[in-house]
Amino acid sequence: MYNVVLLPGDGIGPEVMAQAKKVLMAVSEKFGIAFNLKEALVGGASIDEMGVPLADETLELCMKSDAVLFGAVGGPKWDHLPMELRPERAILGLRKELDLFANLRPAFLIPSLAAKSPLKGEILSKGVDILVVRELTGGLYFGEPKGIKVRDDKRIAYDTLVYTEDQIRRVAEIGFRVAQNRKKKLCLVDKANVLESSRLWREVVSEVTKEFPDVELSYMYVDNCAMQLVANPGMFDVILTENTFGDILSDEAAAIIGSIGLMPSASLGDKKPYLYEPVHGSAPDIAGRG
Ligand SMILES: NC(=O)C1=CN([C@@H]2O[C@H](COP(=O)(O)OP(=O)(O)OC[C@H]3O[C@@H](n4cnc5c(N)ncnc54)[C@H](O)[C@@H]3O)[C@@H](O)[C@H]2O)C=CC1
Ligand SMILES: CC(C)CC(=O)C(=O)O
Ligand SMILES: [Mg+2]
Repeated sequence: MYNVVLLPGDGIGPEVMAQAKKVLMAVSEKFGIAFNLKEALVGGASIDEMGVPLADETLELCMKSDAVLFGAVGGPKWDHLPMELRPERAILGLRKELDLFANLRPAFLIPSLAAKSPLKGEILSKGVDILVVRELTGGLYFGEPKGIKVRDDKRIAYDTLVYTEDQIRRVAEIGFRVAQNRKKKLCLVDKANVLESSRLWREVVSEVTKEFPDVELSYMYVDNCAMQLVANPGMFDVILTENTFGDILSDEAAAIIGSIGLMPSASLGDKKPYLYEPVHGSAPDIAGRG
């Protein structure tokens, strides 16, 4: 018996969760795996009921579970709230508290859905089978200090992009390990021509690569990667990258395969529970339409 916590959240979160639940039940029946499902509020739904995006008891329930299935959080109703109280803090908090540092986002073009891709057939002819391995608990989304303050009567805003070598090494090892089970090609995507943090990524990844001699390592700047993804998506196998770049590039990869609704993700750490979530958000523009 596996304990699974379902966190539907906001917008289309509950709608995609209802379908995911049917899939879980089908898996349960077909493979004889028993799931004990518990549902809890998260994000805006939790703010409305309990005043916070991620209640302590919800986090505790997740920590005691075998896996967490997450829908999506956020929406215009809560956009006016200060950063620490916004619905998005729930997913950031879960990733941090559960130490889910590696987010695996597969973009696979299902041949029968190729017409849904905005790209021409000739660009898709080599197929699209990309795995974005996104670092998930470091970088700009978590770095301190961050804030907005007034200096000389003018507002200034700042975020901090910080990575330790250990943070880079642990996600890089996962990237290489998954590449070993695929086409054995790993591309580190960064901005090492400008950012110090990217220079450290290159240094650490070029150390880690020595433990995985069967995987071919290449480097690409993120601006070029954004272009190559639409010009030649078939060139990529595993893309390893930091948090913000991975967030952006995986939405782009989702468009290539026809819909962001087709792209799942697994958020992994050193120990369970892991968390499984779509790549998309709460899609307020289409919520309530099934
Ligand atoms: N993990 C999470 O909970 C995330 C939450 N968000 C939040 O979601 C809210 C909306 O953000 P957006 O930037 O609009 O991103 P979004 O990912 O919710 O939507 C972007 C576009 O993709 C479409 N889309 C999303 N899911 C779809 C699906 N399953 N099938 C077909 N089309 C789909 C939407 O209709 C929209 O046009 C914001 O409050 C944002 O902060 C955004 C990203 C991740
Ligand atoms: C809502 C954000 C915290 C993150 C995001 O866009 C994502 O993880 O894809
Ligand atoms: Mg995103």
